[in-house]
Amino acid sequence: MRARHVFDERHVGAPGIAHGGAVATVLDDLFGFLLYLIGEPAVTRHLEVGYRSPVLLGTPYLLEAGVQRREGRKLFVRAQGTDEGGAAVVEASALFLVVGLEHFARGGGDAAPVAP
Ligand SMILES: CCCCCCCC(=O)SCCNC(=O)CCNC(=O)[C@H](O)C(C)(C)COP(=O)(O)OP(=O)(O)OC[C@H]1O[C@@H](n2cnc3c(N)ncnc32)[C@H](O)[C@@H]1OP(=O)(O)O
Repeated sequence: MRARHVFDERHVGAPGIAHGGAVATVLDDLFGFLLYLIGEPAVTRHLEVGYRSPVLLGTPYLLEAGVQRREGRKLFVRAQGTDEGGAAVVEASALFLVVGLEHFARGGGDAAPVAP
């Protein structure tokens, strides 16, 4: 899956640079959307982010994510963010666990995820 993302002042860490937590949030959400697209309700069990270069505000980045492998209910996913010159600035890997819809009911909301 591919997405284009631009961080802005809401995500600032050091001046002009995105906060690492904001970058991790976007990558985690990218994985969530990937698994939504392939129709697997799954949640993050483990997330690792490698910050290679500062992620700049107001700069478009290409984000690419895919499923690396599956072991039963465990989905191992990977993602990379590159700048317009093709240089990798951030990478992430994560373990998602497929869960039943009852998992989401624990939050007390009524917005259970819907398969695409
Ligand atoms: C569909 C829309 C969803 C969008 C989601 C977007 C992303 C999110 O924000 S999700 C929110 C954040 N995540 C959460 O809230 C999840 C909280 N955690 C949980 O609810 C539970 O830990 C849950 C359901 C994931 C798993 O619980 P549980 O079933 O007890 O499994 P648990 O024992 O913790 O581990 C599962 C397996 O992962 C393995 N594992 C854990 N960490 C690692 C790791 N780093 N590397 C490899 N394997 C690992 C364990 O060894 C275990 O393996 P096995 O089943 O073979 O013994």
